[in-house]
Amino acid sequence: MIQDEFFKRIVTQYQSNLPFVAYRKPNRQEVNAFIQKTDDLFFSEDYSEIGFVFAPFDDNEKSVLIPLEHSEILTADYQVSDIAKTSGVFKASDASEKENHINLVKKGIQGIEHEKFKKVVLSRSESAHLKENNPVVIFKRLLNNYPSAFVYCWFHPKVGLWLGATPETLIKIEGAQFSIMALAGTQSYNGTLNVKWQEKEKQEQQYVTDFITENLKPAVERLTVSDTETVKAGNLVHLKTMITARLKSHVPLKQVIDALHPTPAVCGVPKLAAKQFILEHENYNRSFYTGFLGELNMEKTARPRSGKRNIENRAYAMAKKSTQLYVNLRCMQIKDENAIIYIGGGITESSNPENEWQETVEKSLVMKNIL
Ligand SMILES: C=C(O[C@@H]1C=C(C(=O)O)C=C[C@H]1O)C(=O)O
Repeated sequence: MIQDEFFKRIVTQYQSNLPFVAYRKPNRQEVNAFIQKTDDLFFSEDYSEIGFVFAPFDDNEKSVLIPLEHSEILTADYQVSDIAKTSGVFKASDASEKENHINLVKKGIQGIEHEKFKKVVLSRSESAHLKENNPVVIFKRLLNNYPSAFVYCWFHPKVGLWLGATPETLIKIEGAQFSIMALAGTQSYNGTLNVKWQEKEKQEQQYVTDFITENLKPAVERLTVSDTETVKAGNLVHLKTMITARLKSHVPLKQVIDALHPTPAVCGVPKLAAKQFILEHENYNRSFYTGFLGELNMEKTARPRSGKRNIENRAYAMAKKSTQLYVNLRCMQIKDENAIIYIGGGITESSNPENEWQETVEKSLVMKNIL
């Protein structure tokens, strides 16, 4: 399909008030979309379904599904286009927003001092008036500006409209082989990846890696952990470690997702105490921010390796299921004429509240810069 037709179909779907998701995977040229045929609201029961899943932060709430069987799939090659930036009008964050966030961070640090948890990720939201409410234009700006992110625009008339450009993979599974990213620690990008990390950042990222490896152990074999490296995400850099393994046979995907989500990259350690603190103290509903989204159990058409003409091998290769889920960060919800931007950061015992505030200001620019 050509690009113009792809976007025309998205616009028609949105104007008809019908559900869709349009997205582009990191470093790919191809844009994809699920166009749901009715406005039914479907949920995933146990992550065994096939489709596109959109899950909230709170794992006690339901995950929305755009099922493959009720959708048309669109694909096009995306060429970067010239889209003027001008729509968003942001007021400078007022003193009370800053004070509230600093007080929240202080409470988090006290929680750590009282040994309720070792790390907690605390967040806030900020709202901006949009001069022009056109999700497809905003989506294109995200595509143009963040080629290495998972970029998406998700809409359901009974749920809402969300857009984002996330640097973080939750889990990628192909057949039995899977990989997970442990991402945390933040600095602004100053033209080089050769940066020095403080102990605080190394520690908060190590918590994520340790949590993932510990929690996965019962479900996997041949687990390997990569070296930790610095990666760029928009105007920021983070610390990243990749964990790869093979899923033991008969382990359902739900068991893996329940063990991981929400990870300490977006919640904390221990998970339950940190989550309870977040739900009690953040004072707003994260909704789908720090949840996850992506393709669920899609069939991957893998070509059999050359030289292998054996039919059985070919059938096996064709049947490979692929799941690619991303953490919903650097995102916003569009409601009426406003964009609500969601931002947060990891708090440890050595956090400085003023710096944590500044980190959320810098993270908010990933969305603000394209509005
Ligand atoms: C919570 C966010 O980001 C997460 C927290 C990070 C940190 O604390 O340094 C870094 C990357 C993400 O895992 C966010 O962007 O809102």
